[in-house]
Amino acid sequence: MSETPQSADLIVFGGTGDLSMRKLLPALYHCDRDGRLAPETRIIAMSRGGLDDADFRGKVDAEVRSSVPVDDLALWQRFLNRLHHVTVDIGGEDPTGWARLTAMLAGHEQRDRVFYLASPPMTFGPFCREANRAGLVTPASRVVLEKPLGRDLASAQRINDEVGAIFHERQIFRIDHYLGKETVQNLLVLRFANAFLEPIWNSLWIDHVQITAAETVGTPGRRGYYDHAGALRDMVQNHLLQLLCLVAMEPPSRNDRESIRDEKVKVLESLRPIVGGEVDRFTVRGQYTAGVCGGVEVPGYLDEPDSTAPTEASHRVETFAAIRAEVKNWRWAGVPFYLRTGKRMPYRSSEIVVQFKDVPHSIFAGSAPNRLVLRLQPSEGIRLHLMAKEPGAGEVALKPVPLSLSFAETFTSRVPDAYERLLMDVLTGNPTLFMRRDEVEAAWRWIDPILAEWESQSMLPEPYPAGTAGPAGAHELVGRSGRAWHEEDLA
Ligand SMILES: NC(=O)C1=CN([C@@H]2O[C@H](COP(=O)(O)OP(=O)(O)OC[C@H]3O[C@@H](n4cnc5c(N)ncnc54)[C@H](OP(=O)(O)O)[C@@H]3O)[C@@H](O)[C@H]2O)C=CC1
Ligand SMILES: O=C1O[C@H](COP(=O)(O)O)[C@@H](O)[C@H](O)[C@H]1O
Repeated sequence: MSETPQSADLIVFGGTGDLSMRKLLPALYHCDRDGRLAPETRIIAMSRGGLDDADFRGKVDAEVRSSVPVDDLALWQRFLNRLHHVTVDIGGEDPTGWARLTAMLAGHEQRDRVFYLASPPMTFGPFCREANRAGLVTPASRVVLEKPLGRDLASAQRINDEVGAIFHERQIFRIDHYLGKETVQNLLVLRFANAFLEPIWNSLWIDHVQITAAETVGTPGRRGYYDHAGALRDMVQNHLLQLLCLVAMEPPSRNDRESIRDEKVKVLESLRPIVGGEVDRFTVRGQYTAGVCGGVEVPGYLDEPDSTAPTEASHRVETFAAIRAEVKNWRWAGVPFYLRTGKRMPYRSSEIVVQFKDVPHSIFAGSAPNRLVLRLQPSEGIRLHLMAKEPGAGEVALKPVPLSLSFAETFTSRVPDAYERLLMDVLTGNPTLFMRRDEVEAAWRWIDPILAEWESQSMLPEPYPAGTAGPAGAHELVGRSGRAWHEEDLA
């Protein structure tokens, strides 16, 4: 493992898709602008799109340039010059794309070679087989697998087997970009580098935990992917469960990848299964209808512009999911973990709220329990809501006041995007923030019965107007125990 990447060929399969355009290419540009890509490094996009290098550079210039700071045109041009495009149809008959890629890579076997699979999961196995058949997989090459890995446990195991037949586990980087977010890593520091939290980080002191990933975006142009994914596979199985693991895990004995992964797996295995009739009690699914989001009128999920018309699957897919989860172990017995994610919510905000229990006996009127809020986005930070006395004479009046740490204000260095950090980790061969096979499979094992129950029901997801905080059922899920979602922390 080296710290500064050497020259590399980064082959992005699905290099023209939404993920590449919105996240990977902007992140790579930032890395390049900061001088973190070696001069010879090439970024080779693959898709069925029939583009040549000039077309692809033009597409990136048109679609990515406005989303990144281009203060020096020479640097932007240097970045564009690194880009190439190869047309390949996985499973297709035409071998010319593979032949072109083989020719491009010939003579560059000494470079780091990374295959980044930013494509639907069912293409992962066939891609690895075809790349291997073309003789492109070297012992030093790495493969990055985007989430969600599969559609359920069985398909995840199959994909892991197929990829594992070509690549050794140490060459496989299963990405979950939430693990590259600054606050997520800070959560580990907060928990395990500060003495005061650990004694109260348990069911004696904590009432419940809320984990929310709310987005204002909808799914225009993503029907092909989203109809077959839905919020549970797209966000809960990976991002939200990873956050839950980091909140709930036991202190690892060392800060190394295996110790942390071992503890995360134990949490996933302690999740109380939600099966059969319990699914309706502990989960809620919704789909957005037309509404107003960020002051703009937007269509419902079924009317989003797309190259394909809605199908039966479009009517059934959830764009919102909420779950009341429980970690069945000594530390967390009886503490609900509420998970929630949705598209077209009123705000773009991802947060973990740890709500403590109220004081055992209050001598003041108006006291409220403390809350620790870990904000992942839009701006990253940590807030602790404490009770304080309002200044003034007379009767003591209580007021909740936030003790806030904003990373942007406290630390002057730019906070890198999650993908920047993770791409650099792949290029330097550091797997710490990536998922192990058993982690991914343990997450599916818990998700599968929920999916199975939802899929067996004739009932459609509960509608919610775009721009609102999800369907009524989501509020009932929390409200049944006399609690409420902390919208005030998110807005
Ligand atoms: N979008 C996002 O914000 C995020 C997405 N992801 C994951 O990334 C993956 C891709 O998502 P997204 O970018 O949104 O999807 P898109 O549908 O926008 O892009 C898919 C890409 O894969 C290519 N592709 C698909 N099938 C084939 C094939 N048979 N042969 C060659 N190329 C193919 C497409 O190009 P073409 O159709 O021209 O061949 C396109 O470049 C998914 O697994 C998703 O879960 C993960 C995190 C965030
Ligand atoms: O993995 C995914 O994440 C994005 C949200 O990422 P964020 O960093 O902006 O919170 C989501 O839009 C997409 O549907 C999903 O595939």
